[in-house]
Amino acid sequence: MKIVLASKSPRRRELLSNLGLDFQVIESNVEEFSSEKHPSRYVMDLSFNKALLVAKKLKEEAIVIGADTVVVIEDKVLGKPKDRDEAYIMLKNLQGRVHTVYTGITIVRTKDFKCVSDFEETKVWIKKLEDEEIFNYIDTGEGYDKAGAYAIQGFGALIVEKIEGDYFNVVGLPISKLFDILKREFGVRLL
Ligand SMILES: Cc1cn([C@H]2C[C@H](O)[C@@H](COP(=O)(O)OP(=O)(O)OP(=O)(O)O)O2)c(=O)[nH]c1=O
Repeated sequence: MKIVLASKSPRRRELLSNLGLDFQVIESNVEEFSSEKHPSRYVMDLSFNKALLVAKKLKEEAIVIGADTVVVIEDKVLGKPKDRDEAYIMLKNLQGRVHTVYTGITIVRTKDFKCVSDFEETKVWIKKLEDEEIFNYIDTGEGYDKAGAYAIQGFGALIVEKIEGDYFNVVGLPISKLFDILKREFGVRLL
C-alpha cells in the first residue's frame, strides 16, 4: 500500500525515513485554522484538514498521514513564533516551568475515505533561563519554524530539563501511536 506524508516538515519526513519506510511526501499547504478550543481536538482537527486535502487530490489508492503539533502552557496554545519578539515572549513564558506538547495525527485511506484521528501528549520541563541565554538560543535560529520557539532535537536539548512521555511526539510525530493505528485500523504492519 502506498503511503503519503502530507507534510512539509523535514522532521516528520526524517522520523518516517528512519524506519525504512517507503513513502511519498505531498505538502498540504492548508490554512492552519481550527475553531476547536481544546488542544487535543485542535491538533486532531488540523491534522485531519492536512491529510484530507492531500487525500482528495490523489487518484491512486493510498494511506495519507497528516500531523500537527502545538505547545500548551496553562491555557495558552503556542504555535510557531512569527518573529524574534514573539520567540522571546514564548521562551520567557516557558522557562522554569512545565508545559505540554500535543501532536494530532490523522490517517486517511483514499479507497473509502476511512479517517482515524488520535493525539499524543508529552510533558516538557524547560530550565530556568537568563535573558542572555534566551537571546543566544533565539540566535541559533532553529526555533522559528517550531511550535513554542524551541527544538528539543537541536540546541533546545540544552534548555530542556526532562520530559515525560513520547520524545518523538515533541519532534512532531508520535511514531509509536501512528504504527498502532496503522496496524489496528488499516491492517498495515511494519514489524
Ligand atoms: C516543540 C517542538 C516542535 N517541533 C516542530 C514539529 C513541527 O514540525 C513544528 C510545528 O509545526 P506544525 O504546524 O505542526 O508542522 P509544520 O508546519 O512544520 O509542517 P506541516 O504542517 O506541513 O506538517 O514544530 C520540533 O521540531 N521540535 C520541538 O521540540
